[in-house]
Amino acid sequence: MCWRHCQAVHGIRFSEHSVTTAPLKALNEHLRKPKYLSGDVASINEFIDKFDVFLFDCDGVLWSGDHVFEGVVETLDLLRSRGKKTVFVTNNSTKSRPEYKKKFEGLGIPADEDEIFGSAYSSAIYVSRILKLAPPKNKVFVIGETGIEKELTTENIPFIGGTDPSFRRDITPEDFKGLADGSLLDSEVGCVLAGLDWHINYLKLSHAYQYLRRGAVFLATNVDSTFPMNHNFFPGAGSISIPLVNMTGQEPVALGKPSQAMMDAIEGKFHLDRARTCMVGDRLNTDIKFGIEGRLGGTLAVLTGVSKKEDWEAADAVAVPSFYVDRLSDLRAAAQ
Ligand SMILES: O=C(O)[C@H](O)[C@H](O)COP(=O)(O)O
Ligand SMILES: [Mg+2]
Repeated sequence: MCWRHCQAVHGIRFSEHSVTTAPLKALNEHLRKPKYLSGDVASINEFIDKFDVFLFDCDGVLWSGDHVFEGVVETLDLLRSRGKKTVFVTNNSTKSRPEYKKKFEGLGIPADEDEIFGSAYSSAIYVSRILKLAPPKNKVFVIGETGIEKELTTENIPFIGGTDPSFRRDITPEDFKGLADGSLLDSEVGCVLAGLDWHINYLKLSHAYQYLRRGAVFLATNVDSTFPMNHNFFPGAGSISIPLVNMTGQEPVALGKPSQAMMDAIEGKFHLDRARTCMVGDRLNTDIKFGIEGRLGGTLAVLTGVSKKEDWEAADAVAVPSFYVDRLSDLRAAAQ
């Protein structure tokens, strides 16, 4: 099965041949001076009119943990009332789409499950439709939470590890022995998929490492170094999987933003016109880079999360947004 089949049959397009070849620096060049929109009603209206689809990052844009930023719901209402399509594109793999739907509901943010596209989902469809693990090595060893497990189950992909409580303990001499001679390993594991894991420990890393040493494919839902939560920062998914990179010298294939495989899948699912699409995010090396490399019509940075203005003003900025606001709800000024 190839990605053309995925596009034709499932409306989902995956491609190794990511869209952009032009070096990001060249793509950034003409964007050195992002347009500041906060308080500028005319520019905000012009900005909104420029796009039909808004891809919204979640952590750091809509909320910080379970705290919804002021005015987010009204801003989404405003955009939807102007016929704009909203899609929620998160690298946070701890929840599946139905679990995210519940979170949105719980926080009073109207959203359809169909509008949610997370890195756990992106990873599961990559494993099932591109990687296509064949028996006897068709199992995934998961480092992560229920989000990954549920999306793998949706794609009928068997897995071990993850939230299995038998991994939530200290390693023992028997573990060292069983992992070293392989007697404790599951011979059907053909892939290690790592995401944000609140219960990471030495035992889990040791299992994952032994599978990678035996040739398992190394995937990551995302490699964000930090996780914005409660207006502070904590270890991100990338900081969970980095010990495996350190031990193997191998970088995982990351399937969340800025991966263009994810962009292609989103384009295929929502049939969006890239030139009329804007990526809204708080992080330069995931959200903004994702939008720029995806050759979207624009990118909007919000200053309520990870990246600061100084980050894109730096000469070696990884990505420069085309627009920015202090907070997402500044777009509401358009309604005045
Ligand atoms: O560590 C992580 O996984 C990320 O910090 C987090 O998930 C980012 O989520 P996003 O901002 O893409 O919604
Ligand atoms: Mg974010």
